[in-house]
Amino acid sequence: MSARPTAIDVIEVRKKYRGGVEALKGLSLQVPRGEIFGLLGPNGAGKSTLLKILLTIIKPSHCRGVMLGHPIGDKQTLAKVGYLPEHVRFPDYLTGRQVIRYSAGLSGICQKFCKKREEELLGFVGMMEWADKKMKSYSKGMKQRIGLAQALVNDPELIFLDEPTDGVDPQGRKEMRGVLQTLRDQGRTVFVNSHLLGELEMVCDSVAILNHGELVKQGRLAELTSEVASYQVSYHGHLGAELRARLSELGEVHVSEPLLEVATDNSEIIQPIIDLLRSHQVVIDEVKKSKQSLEDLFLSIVDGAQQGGRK
Ligand SMILES: Nc1ncnc2c1ncn2[C@@H]1O[C@H](COP(=O)(O)OP(=O)(O)OP(=O)(O)O)[C@@H](O)[C@H]1O
Repeated sequence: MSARPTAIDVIEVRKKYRGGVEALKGLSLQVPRGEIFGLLGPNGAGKSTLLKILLTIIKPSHCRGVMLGHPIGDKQTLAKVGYLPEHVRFPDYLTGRQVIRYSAGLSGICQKFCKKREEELLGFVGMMEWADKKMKSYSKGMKQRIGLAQALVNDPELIFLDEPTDGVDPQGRKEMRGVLQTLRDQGRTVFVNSHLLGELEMVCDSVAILNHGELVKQGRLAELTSEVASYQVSYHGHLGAELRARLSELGEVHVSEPLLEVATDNSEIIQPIIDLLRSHQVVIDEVKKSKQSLEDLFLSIVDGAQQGGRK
């Protein structure tokens, strides 16, 4: 990962709030350029705190590193950054077009250029037909699309999206994924903060998992989820009580006929299990490796940390 050019390279970021809560405890992470990056973590892990530090909304207690080649905290960098906050609400009486225009004004885009940009963005997020209708008539998905359009108004290199598909229906989520992929294809870096793991799994190139203000895992999504979580053995035949007892001595075996699941990533453990089944005239139909999903990975990390904390 270090060989890839980075959009964000955060080193040892710490944040202690006034009440004494240590929201980030010396976290370091890298976001590759030109990719879709997902930040995950349970409630209170420190995701929003990190986002707010990168967007210069709050000050860190300690932080080194760069964002788009400039020191973190440098306000000038924000000219190349877009942001769609979580639960963003634009005034109901504005039209989608007016929201984009308002945002363009805040970004200092001149009126002549603004008109062209407005049209481009409305087309890009598929809201051209609805552009002159008021926000109050929009579905949640449409509001998010306008939210995304206003985040792109300054033609950003790096876009932060906080829970972009929360509350959006499946069709809207699919459309949003398509838009994010196009942004990546245009060479932009997309930083998504979300708790919808299935969504992130479909769209992210790399992810980082935070827990209690610390980075617990970071890497290419394909590599993190390529680890084998279990082996699934389809069979036909009868597994009596004695055979089941012997199987459980050989590994963590769960039987739900006609499938037997062995919780291991070690193929050596499977061999004696198959031998034992065959010696009892059980016919093996198929042995399949099952990879862990992003959700499996997330839960194993977060549950593991909680159990560790309880010891
Ligand atoms: N302004 C604040 N003052 C004091 N403590 C805060 C403040 N903001 C956040 N915290 C605390 O810092 C910790 C991290 O919060 P943060 O909002 O960054 O987590 P998060 O991962 O974004 O959670 P969520 O998914 O629920 O939004 C939590 O314990 C939270 O209570």
